[in-house]
Amino acid sequence: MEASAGLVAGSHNRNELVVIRRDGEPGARPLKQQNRGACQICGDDLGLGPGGDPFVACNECAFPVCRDCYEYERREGTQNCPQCKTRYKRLKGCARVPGDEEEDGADDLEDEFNWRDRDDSQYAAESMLHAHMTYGRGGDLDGVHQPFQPNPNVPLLTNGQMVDDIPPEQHALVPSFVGGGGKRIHPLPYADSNLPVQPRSMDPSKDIGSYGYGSVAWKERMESWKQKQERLHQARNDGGKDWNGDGDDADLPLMDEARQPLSRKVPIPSSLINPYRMIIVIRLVIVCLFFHYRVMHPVHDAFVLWLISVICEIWFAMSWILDQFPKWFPIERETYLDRLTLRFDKEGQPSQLAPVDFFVSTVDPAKEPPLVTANTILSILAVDYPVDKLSCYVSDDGAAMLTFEGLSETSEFAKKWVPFCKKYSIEPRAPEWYFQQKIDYLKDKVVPNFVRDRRAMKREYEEFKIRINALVAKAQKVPEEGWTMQDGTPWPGNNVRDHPGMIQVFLGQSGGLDVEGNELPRLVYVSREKRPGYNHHKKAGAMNALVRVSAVLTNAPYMLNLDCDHYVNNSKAVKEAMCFMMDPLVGKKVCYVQFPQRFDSIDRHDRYANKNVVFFDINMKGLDGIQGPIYVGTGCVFRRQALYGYDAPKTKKPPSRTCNCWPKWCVCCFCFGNRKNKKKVTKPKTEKKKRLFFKKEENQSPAYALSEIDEAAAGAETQKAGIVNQQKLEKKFGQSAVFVASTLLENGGTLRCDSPASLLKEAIHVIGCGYEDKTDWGKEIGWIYGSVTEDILTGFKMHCHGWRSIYCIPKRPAFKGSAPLNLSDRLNQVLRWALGSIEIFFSNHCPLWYGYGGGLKFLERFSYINSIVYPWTSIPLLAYCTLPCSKDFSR
Ligand SMILES: O=c1ccn([C@@H]2O[C@H](COP(=O)(O)OP(=O)(O)O[C@H]3O[C@H](CO)[C@@H](O)[C@H](O)[C@H]3O)[C@@H](O)[C@H]2O)c(=O)[nH]1
Ligand SMILES: [Mn+2]
Ligand SMILES: [Zn+2]
Ligand SMILES: [Zn+2]
Repeated sequence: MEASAGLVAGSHNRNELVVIRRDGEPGARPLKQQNRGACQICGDDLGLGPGGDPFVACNECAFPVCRDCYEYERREGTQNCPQCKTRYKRLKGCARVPGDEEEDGADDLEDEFNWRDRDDSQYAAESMLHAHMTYGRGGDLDGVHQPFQPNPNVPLLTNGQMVDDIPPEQHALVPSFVGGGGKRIHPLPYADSNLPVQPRSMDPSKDIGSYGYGSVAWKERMESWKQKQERLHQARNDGGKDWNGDGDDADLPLMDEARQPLSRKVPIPSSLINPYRMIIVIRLVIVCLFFHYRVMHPVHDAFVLWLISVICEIWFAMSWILDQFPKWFPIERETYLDRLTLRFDKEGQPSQLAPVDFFVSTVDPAKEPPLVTANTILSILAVDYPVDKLSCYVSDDGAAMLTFEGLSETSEFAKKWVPFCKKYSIEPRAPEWYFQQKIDYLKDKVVPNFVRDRRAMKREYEEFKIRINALVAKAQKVPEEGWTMQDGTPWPGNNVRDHPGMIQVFLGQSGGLDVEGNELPRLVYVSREKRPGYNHHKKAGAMNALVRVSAVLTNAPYMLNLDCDHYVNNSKAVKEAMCFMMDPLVGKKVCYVQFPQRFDSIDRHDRYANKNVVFFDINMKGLDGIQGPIYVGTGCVFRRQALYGYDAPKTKKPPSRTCNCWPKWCVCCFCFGNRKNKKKVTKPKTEKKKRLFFKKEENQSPAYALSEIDEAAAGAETQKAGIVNQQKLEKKFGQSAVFVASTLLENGGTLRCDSPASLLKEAIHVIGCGYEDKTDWGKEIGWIYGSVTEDILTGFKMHCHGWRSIYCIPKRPAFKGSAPLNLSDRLNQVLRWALGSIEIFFSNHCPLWYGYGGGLKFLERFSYINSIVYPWTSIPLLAYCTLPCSKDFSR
């Protein structure tokens, strides 16, 4: 059989594989010498088969694959021939894989060991790795034959050294060194710049060109853009026309591609949406007719029952209306990443993209497996964005040493993982999910060495998993005296409810480079202080702590918030968001860009309705046509200034019809004619009302506030005004001069006069329990407290301040998460959400009553009301369903 099989030579074009039979079929092209015997997957030599003939993996098409690749494919890959997709059969002398039939002869075993060029011990180690490929919590180490050896170069946390001037009760696990001598954890990475304020985007000293430009697609786009420019130039010269912009319309867009909008609204065709609108109207009419009938025909024999049923029906009708009307103007959006690149991220120039701080929240490593969190963090560190503009803050509300050590391991593994991701532009960049994909070698094998590197990386990842699983296994049993770090000091977080704040910076500028010598994003571990008697406000409290720490350390103007079980599935997600945030026209009023929540491993029928298709693909698009989607707690990019409780900047509208009438939109007044005269008329009363409600004067963003000071108080007065202003701000933001100063930098950046040690001290200060006392945190600023569904409240507050949000649905889902996959978890979640809504209903932030006269649009309010009152529907529903049939009573 083998002897008759053909040989295949791959031409240089990988789509053009020429099959040549050994029997010299006419028309067969002669083999190119250099290709003879080259494996089409890894490029290695094919080697010889058992009979001394070249090795043949596929008996059907004889696609040239070397023995290593073939075995790997059978063991861990698709198990099919990459070309003809026939399932590989077990060949003489090759290792067995599970699923092999037993029909082969007994001589196979013997062959196998003659054949292996790897030795047995290597094979044993390999199978040990495979024993640990399970995803999730560890503890499955029983099967390991070899005792687990921690990597000597990857020491576990061990030794939080204190910063000199921080009192021992405020542990800052700052620069630590490992007992083994390897430098591991590094002090805060700050450049020694003397400039007082230096937005990071302006720092030219960094080699920013090293990342993100390697991709073939990008180069091609750049190339085609250059060509277009050249053609344009040519056309201009040839035509000799005056190019003032109103010349040739067809070529005009090419000229300033970079100045075009970064995104576009794609209206849903009216032919598609109008039928739905029609149905809404028809139903509305029917509902009205129905109520007319119901009210006109009371059942006197059972009046109470009739009344109850009518009340229930009215409730259902109301909630239907609340649900339908915000769907009236759905829109979709399109982004132009290439224009973003042309405008802000040109090759050979320092990138102008804005810095972004990532926030990840974790609580309990027992419920949120450290491997899942590690995957999330790896996907963040590998995001396609200039590294010096990224930082990742991880909040650990459980103060778990396991989380800390997991993070330490993750930062070490990231040094290998991140360069691999960027080199080959793989997706997704969460290794667990990446390696679950089977690759198609004919399609994906773009770069030489890719296959080999991928395989090596897979092995590295499996070793990383073993290390994480070992940590998890070790953490199962808490020692009596609590956890101890390697230097013998007790872990500060041993008492979860009473421990000091902890911060540790990994990676970053001075935190060690990746294996290719490039910088990595900063990774910061934060566990805020916990004391009995202080309400920690769950996730909202954790996020606010991160807002402050990040303001002190990096102060990026944008932040991206993810739950620990939501990884970045599309490495360009941040850039997608920047297409809105950094747009000079659209961006200024955008408080956040929300991405839809998507989930992995949901069964085909979506048994527990995790996907929420109607919500994420219909309601949210509808809201985007009004004032923007609701914030759903994860997968959202925020503008920092919007979280500080400021009003949205006012757009200067062209002077419109103003009159003294009230309300302002009064149509019957006759001020059309003398519009010009009325222009200078004082502001209408509504304006005054708004001011009363929102205290507008105090709510302007710092840029306005500062300019006001400048104008009001020149010279010596400035200082006084400054002090007063500072006091006001400290009352609002809390007693941290560094933090307050950071809020005034609208475009981010930090005041670099402070040393890293003093900055860390400040960072520890702002995550203290008492910091938020008597401030606006959680009331007006940051994530809003008062509900377990803090996300609804937080978004609602921003919309009330007149901001708009954006719904962004990239083709490749931006983030993916894990949803509760069993009934009890899911019911628990739904119950928690319902209770959260009830909490908001009874709070002073209830959308039924709150925020009139502010910036909240009418239909947007409808939607918020709907999301708050829906749990009440259960009561009329229960009543309606248990009402006896009217037939029995009307007699
Ligand atoms: O004290 C706490 C409690 C929770 N979390 C974090 O909050 C996130 C969400 O908690 P989870 O228990 O997973 O709630 P879910 O119902 O799955 O989350 C959805 O609903 C929440 C409330 O509406 C939103 O905050 C989430 O973003 C959204 O994914 C997780 O990352 C947790 O680590 C904390 O940081 N501290
Ligand atoms: Mn969750
Ligand atoms: Zn090969
Ligand atoms: Zn084949």
